[in-house]
Amino acid sequence: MSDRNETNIATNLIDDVFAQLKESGETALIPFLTMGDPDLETSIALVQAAERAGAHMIELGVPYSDPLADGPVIQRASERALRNRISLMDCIRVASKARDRGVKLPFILFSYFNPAYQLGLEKFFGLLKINGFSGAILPDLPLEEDAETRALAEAYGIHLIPLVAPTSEARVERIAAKAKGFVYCVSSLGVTGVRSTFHEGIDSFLATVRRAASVPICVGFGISSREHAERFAGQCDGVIVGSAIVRQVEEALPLLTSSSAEERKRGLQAVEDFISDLKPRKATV
Ligand SMILES: O=P(O)(O)OC[C@@H](O)[C@@H](O)c1c[nH]c2ccccc12
Repeated sequence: MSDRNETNIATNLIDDVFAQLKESGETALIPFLTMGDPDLETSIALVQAAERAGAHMIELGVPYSDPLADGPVIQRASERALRNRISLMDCIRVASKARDRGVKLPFILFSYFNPAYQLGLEKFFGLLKINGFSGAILPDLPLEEDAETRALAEAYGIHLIPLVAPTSEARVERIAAKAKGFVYCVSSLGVTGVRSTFHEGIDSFLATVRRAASVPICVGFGISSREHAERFAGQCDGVIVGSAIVRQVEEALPLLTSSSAEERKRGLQAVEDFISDLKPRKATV
């Protein structure tokens, strides 16, 4: 693959956006969407809607048959997408198609490890680079594959974003110290899904990650409202919202799949308005 970024002098859009947000004192809003739910064309339109809503980056989720870390909302979205036979390549191409439509957001590919491993990790990161991605999240990346995978990602200018959870205190320093892009702090134990409360030790956990990391830290899992986003804004550099947005897509499906262009537009607007209402008003510290 000729796109290996040997010199690595090119900046990474994720770093650029966090630098801008530090200047403006804003917290990053990072939506997650399941690609191909309900179809690829709608996914591209939803990426455009997320940018209009004020998202700062976006996680493009690859639907997977065995989404062990996902709650029912994202599981259903994956099932809908897989019924359309959405492939990893289809998801990767959403980024380049969205770029062709003028979307400027940094793209982060979210995939379980197996699809990337089956494709071949070097080919995977090379394709991410060619298609305009800045980062990748592989939540179940086996530790023994971690070093090689991280080296490959960086060779193609892709930040492989690590996850840390409140249970991984001992590993937090080691993971955070070598992190690129940002550290994904999981707010609660268990699977993805809207929550009303977060892990009781979340505040001290975030303080630990903040001390150990030399890159921004972002919080995900369970965030579903502006109040949630603002609760974390003072302790982190960004919030990730998945299930709450994917649920809005699910509720808008009758409109998003309508034969009427006007109804499809209303469906996209409903999701855009929901994302816009998530934006925290408070600044980061
Ligand atoms: O859905 P939530 O609770 O808002 O959490 C974000 C999450 O959707 C997204 O980052 C994600 C989707 N699937 C995952 C699996 C593991 C870790 C993270 C994820």
